[in-house]
Amino acid sequence: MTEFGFIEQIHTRFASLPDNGFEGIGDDCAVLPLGGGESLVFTADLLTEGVHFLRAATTPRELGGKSLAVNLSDVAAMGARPVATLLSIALPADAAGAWAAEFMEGYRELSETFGTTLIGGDTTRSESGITINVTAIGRAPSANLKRRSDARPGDVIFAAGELGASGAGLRDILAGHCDTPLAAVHRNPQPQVAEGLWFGTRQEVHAMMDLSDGLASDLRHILDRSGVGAEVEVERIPVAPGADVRTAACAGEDYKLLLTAAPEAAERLAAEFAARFGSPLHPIGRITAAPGLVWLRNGKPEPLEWQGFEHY
Ligand SMILES: Nc1ncnc2c1ncn2[C@@H]1O[C@H](COP(=O)(O)OP(=O)(O)OP(=O)(O)O)[C@@H](O)[C@H]1O
Ligand SMILES: Cc1ncc(C[n+]2csc(CCOP(=O)(O)O)c2C)c(N)n1
Ligand SMILES: [Mg+2]
Repeated sequence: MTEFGFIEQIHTRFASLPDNGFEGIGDDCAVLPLGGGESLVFTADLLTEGVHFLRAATTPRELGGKSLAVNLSDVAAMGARPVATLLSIALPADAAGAWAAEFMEGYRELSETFGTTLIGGDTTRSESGITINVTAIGRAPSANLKRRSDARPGDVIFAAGELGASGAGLRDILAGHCDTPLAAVHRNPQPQVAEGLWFGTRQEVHAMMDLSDGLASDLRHILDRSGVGAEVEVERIPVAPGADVRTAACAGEDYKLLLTAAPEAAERLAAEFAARFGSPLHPIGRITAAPGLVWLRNGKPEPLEWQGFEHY
């Protein structure tokens, strides 16, 4: 079974149960309208030793920051402001002392940076490696929420930053070079919280998500949920220095925002983004009515078998 096949099975299994007012499985966050035009959003992300990180290749402080960052990125992807988190952590006995204290310092530092508070969680001993689960809660005016399901044919597709640095950094780490600048990028993702909030206020932004598994699979989630297709110009994918285009499209963990916007407003959106954030918004293609993801090189379709990260 594939990761996404399993999620689909879970979704189907619970479809007949009452939703209790929640918009559930399928987006970066679940949504609970509060009334008064406000909503809460909820997301959970797990990091487990050997799959998400190597203990010898990260400081506990960095891992504390990354555990929080990947969750804040999912809140940002909804156009919401992260407000609080819960942290559940399973630690082997040899990581329960100084390692855990440093981990918490990294988690606290990033919480302070983004104005979130830690409101609970759980702590247990582990017999096999470190596992960390974070639940993040965000808040937004309901009208600002951006979903994966709102892309429309003709929309311009944007990436809100360069891609591939994290994947290139992981390559360094797996080769035993943990002290390169790219390896540091991999261990210290910066969630686009201010950017996500700003996109939330822009009516011309239709669909949004964060890039965790890689453009090649993440964009497909927008396409599937919106019932549309896309053409992506390979030459326009913003490749971070030190990475290559395939890494940029497939390796994942860049935690940059991916969004679609109305074509008539796209140029102005990009100009205002650049003026506000001091970095470009990269147009990489467009949404089509015909289903499927088509990679274009020199304007011609190219049959690339590119895939993002999948757990199974
Ligand atoms: N075990 C699970 N039970 C219920 N829902 C799940 C489970 N695993 C994933 N989901 C839901 O499935 C959807 C897709 O999950 P996915 O993990 O791909 O999203 P994501 O959190 O944006 O990505 P990433 O984990 O790479 O950050 C989300 O709405 C998520 O909440
Ligand atoms: C040791 C080691 N091996 C591989 C990877 C790569 N990796 C793990 S999970 C993931 C996608 C996002 O995670 P998720 O979908 O679980 O949120 C990626 C790209 C890594 N970081 N460390
Ligand atoms: Mg996400």
